[in-house]
Amino acid sequence: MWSTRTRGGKLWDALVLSPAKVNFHLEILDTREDGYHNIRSIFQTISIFDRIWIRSLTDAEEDVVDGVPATPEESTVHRAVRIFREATGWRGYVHVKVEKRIPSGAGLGGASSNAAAVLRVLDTLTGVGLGEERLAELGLEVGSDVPFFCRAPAALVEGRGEVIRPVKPRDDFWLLCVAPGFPISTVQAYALYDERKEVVMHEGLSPRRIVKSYEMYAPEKWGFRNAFFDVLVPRYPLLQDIVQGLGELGALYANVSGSGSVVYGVFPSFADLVRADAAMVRQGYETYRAHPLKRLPRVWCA
Ligand SMILES: C[C@](O)(CO)[C@H](O)COP(=O)(O)OP(=O)(O)OC[C@H]1O[C@@H](n2ccc(N)nc2=O)[C@H](O)[C@@H]1O
Ligand SMILES: Nc1ncnc2c1ncn2[C@@H]1O[C@H](COP(=O)(O)OP(=O)(O)OP(=O)(O)O)[C@@H](O)[C@H]1O
Repeated sequence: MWSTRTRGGKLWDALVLSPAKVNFHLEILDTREDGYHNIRSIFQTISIFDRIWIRSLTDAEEDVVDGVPATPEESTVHRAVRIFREATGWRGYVHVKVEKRIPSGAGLGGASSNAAAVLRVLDTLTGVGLGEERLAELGLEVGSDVPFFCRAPAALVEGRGEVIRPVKPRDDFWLLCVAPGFPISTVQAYALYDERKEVVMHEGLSPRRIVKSYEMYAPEKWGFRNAFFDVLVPRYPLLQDIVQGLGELGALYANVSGSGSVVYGVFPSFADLVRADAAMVRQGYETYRAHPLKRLPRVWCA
């Protein structure tokens, strides 16, 4: 029997869904002294999920993690558990099993979402109770997108990724995410941006305008852009083709998510989504249907 109650100091077994995100609008403002970039972007969680089981271990001296496509040093799951232990003095070890559905190198934030999900489970189930703001601070040590996933289903995100202003999630459209068949590394995308930014710089939108557009306007009136798009297209022209294809299939708005490589289209109804999906699949693309989330998934424990 699964419930959402905490287990205090006892042994526990938990399940949490770890959602993907898309970026609606993404400006890169400048390069920071620490080498990262300041960004301004609307992040929205969506209904593509990795599934994560976490079980507390007795008499263990290390964590066991299955299903993460990365080494223990790179894995955001290992790092999140380690950082939680260091920050709280909690002494337990865990067995984590990740069932991946979110594609990698896609700009959908899968690795970051996994870290936030693990932090949320540990905070709830160990009874430590740091709360979402402190968890977001810890999450930033794992990656720039982690604080968002600790805090809100949708937000205006600024700074390196740590300045989170929750916004009203939308629930009046559907999303078709199209994988072009190759991953793009975030490091490489920011490096490409730095090489070519003079050529492709656009005027930005004020935070107020971005939030108002997202919360209140129809997608075809958003006027949003993604700063990565113009620097990625010369190297990956297929991204432009997919955006154009989604537009021809009735998308109200289409763009790359984050630093790519997934391109999404926003559709007004489920019927439009299904039609567009069938057309993209006929062209040989891998696709994912999704809708925006109104709340972060809850932590279930047994
Ligand atoms: C492209 C976005 O996904 C937008 O949502 C994020 O900005 C990337 O966030 P992320 O994948 O969590 O990135 P991190 O794992 O923190 O950093 C990977 C690399 O991306 C670059 N990076 C990342 C975030 C940021 N605000 N500025 C950067 O320059 C840095 O080179 C960094 O070494
Ligand atoms: N928990 C994890 N899940 C998936 N990949 C992970 C994980 N931890 C570390 N990685 C490594 O990090 C890389 C990037 O992760 P992922 O593909 O989820 O991010 P992304 O698609 O670039 O998203 P974004 O740029 O929006 O954060 C992966 O290719 C993989 O090598």
